[in-house]
Amino acid sequence: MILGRLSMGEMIMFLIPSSLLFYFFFRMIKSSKEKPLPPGPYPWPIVGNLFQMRKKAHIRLAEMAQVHGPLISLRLGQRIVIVGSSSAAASEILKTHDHVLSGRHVPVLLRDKESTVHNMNLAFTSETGDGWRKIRNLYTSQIFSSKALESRANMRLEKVMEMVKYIASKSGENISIKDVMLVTATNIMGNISLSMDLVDFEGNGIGAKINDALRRFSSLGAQPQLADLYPIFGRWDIQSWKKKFMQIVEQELGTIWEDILKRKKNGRNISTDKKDFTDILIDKGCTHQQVNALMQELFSAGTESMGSTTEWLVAELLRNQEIMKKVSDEVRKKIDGNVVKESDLVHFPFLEACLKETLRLHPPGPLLLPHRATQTCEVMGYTIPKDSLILVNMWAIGRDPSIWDDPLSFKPERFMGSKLSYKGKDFEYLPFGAGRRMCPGEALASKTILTVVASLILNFDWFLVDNMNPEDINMEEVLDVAMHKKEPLHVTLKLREQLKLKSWYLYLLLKAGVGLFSRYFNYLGGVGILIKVDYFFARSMCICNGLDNIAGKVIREATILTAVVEISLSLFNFWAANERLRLQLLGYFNHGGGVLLKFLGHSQLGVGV
Ligand code: HEM
Repeated sequence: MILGRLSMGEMIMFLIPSSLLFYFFFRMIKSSKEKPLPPGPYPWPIVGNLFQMRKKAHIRLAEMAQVHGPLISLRLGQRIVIVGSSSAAASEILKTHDHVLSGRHVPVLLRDKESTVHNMNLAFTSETGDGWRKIRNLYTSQIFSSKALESRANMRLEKVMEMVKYIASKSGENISIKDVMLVTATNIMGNISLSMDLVDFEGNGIGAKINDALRRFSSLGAQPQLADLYPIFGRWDIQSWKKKFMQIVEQELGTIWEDILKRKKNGRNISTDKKDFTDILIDKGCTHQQVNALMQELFSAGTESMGSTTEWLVAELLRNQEIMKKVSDEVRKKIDGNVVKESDLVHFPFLEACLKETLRLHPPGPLLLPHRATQTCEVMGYTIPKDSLILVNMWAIGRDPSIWDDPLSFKPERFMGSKLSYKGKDFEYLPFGAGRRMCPGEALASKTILTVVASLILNFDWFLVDNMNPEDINMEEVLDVAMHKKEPLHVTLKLREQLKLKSWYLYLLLKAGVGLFSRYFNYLGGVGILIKVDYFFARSMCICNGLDNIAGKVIREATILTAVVEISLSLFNFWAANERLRLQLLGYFNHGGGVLLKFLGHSQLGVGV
């Protein structure tokens, strides 16, 4: 009634304040129900907590967690960042709420209208939807499943033995462990995806260019971008980094992949050769752009992580001589010869414990890769707003004194007999992450690193350069895209004397045996055995000098053949005790090398020791 008597102006004057009142009233009720953001340091206007951060973000965030608790929130510019720093927080993020927190924060550098990386590979696909699942399944079936890994075990062994051969040729000289490992990892990835080696140990080959471009690509990607902190600047490339970045992605790397693919296409018969990963991608109708994006991902995710983990592991073993001795005993007692196969790794539980301990102290991804909340959700009683950036501080969890006894010491024994694995099931130990976004390369990486380190232990004695004291190894770390050693580790690997001597002793022993045998029975059988011994000797020398396995194999086959010839000759000799027949037989059996053998047969030279 009263409203009916009011004029239009009076009605507006009444409605505006009352609707505002209602609005604030309902907001108050709603916000009293809504949980707060996780606690954290006070954010300053505009900049938020930017000035409280430093270069080693994992260390600074661990310090903040000490003050504010295991789940904290920060504001970096306009962006909300949530950090979990305990195993309980990791389990909430990567297991309980994995379905909404497994989005990816895609840095502006990678976002482009014409997608070249973003949403074309696994790591930088923003949501774990169908497109992401398809790529993940393709990766698993073609590269990372047990069957796919098994089918390429020989190729990996060949690459590891090429590394052993190269280091043997540099026996006694200084080498950088990481550089050597990067070559091996690059060629392993090259053979998986393109059926070819891409670089040699002297740094020649297209792989060197790829690694250089990836290094620049990663170091640009690791710089804080204004537009990531203030989305309002997203339209402009104020720092001109995006232009530089796209130049590396499209012009440098893009051209390299295109060239390799063209060369590969011209150089092989796809219908008969075994298909590699790029063949499968092309068969599946992937565009060249997508092939490029996946190649970039495989090489950048696979090479640096394996290189730096191997370097940390070697550095820890050199610093801890007692542990080194235990690992050496484990490996050297078990393996006869110079080759470690992946199937031998089950016999090296202590070496595996050393790798686990290395990844606990020096995880290449100390904060995993940044996740993104695809919806607002509630974690541990706090609100996580949509599009917040989510980090899990693996580095802090790996050093948490409530989980690990004496957490800063390198003690691989803690993993012996423990069920802790890096398979993403134990939230106190997650060097490869967990849940949907867990690293798919875990098995490939662990097998390769363990085979490499076991082979280096088996074939070489390790020394620090310039008689450096092991305690003086600089273990300082740097975090850009991955965490790596600040100072490269240079070591001197000397071919093991024992291996050299062992083959000499065996050679002499066998020759002595042959001498005796031939005196008592007949000289011709002795000649045959002598050849066998010489083959054995040649093979041992191959081993000692790190010559590839194939050379060893050929020599082994030849040895077996000679043994057959030699036994036949001996049998004939018992029967044909006359000199003329013997010489005739010599002619039959040793057609090619007949002259030499006749000479040996007549003169009886070389039969005794
Ligand atoms: C020691 C070696 C390695 C370590 C410690 C490692 C660790 C990690 C970590 C922590 C993540 C992020 C997980 C997350 O965001 O929750 C990741 C993701 C990934 N890694 Fe690895 N990685 C290693 C080797 C490899 C290798 C050899 C490959 C491939 C050849 C690979 C391919 C990937 C890919 C494609 C992703 C993205 C997965 C996704 O977003 O769905 N990694 N890795």
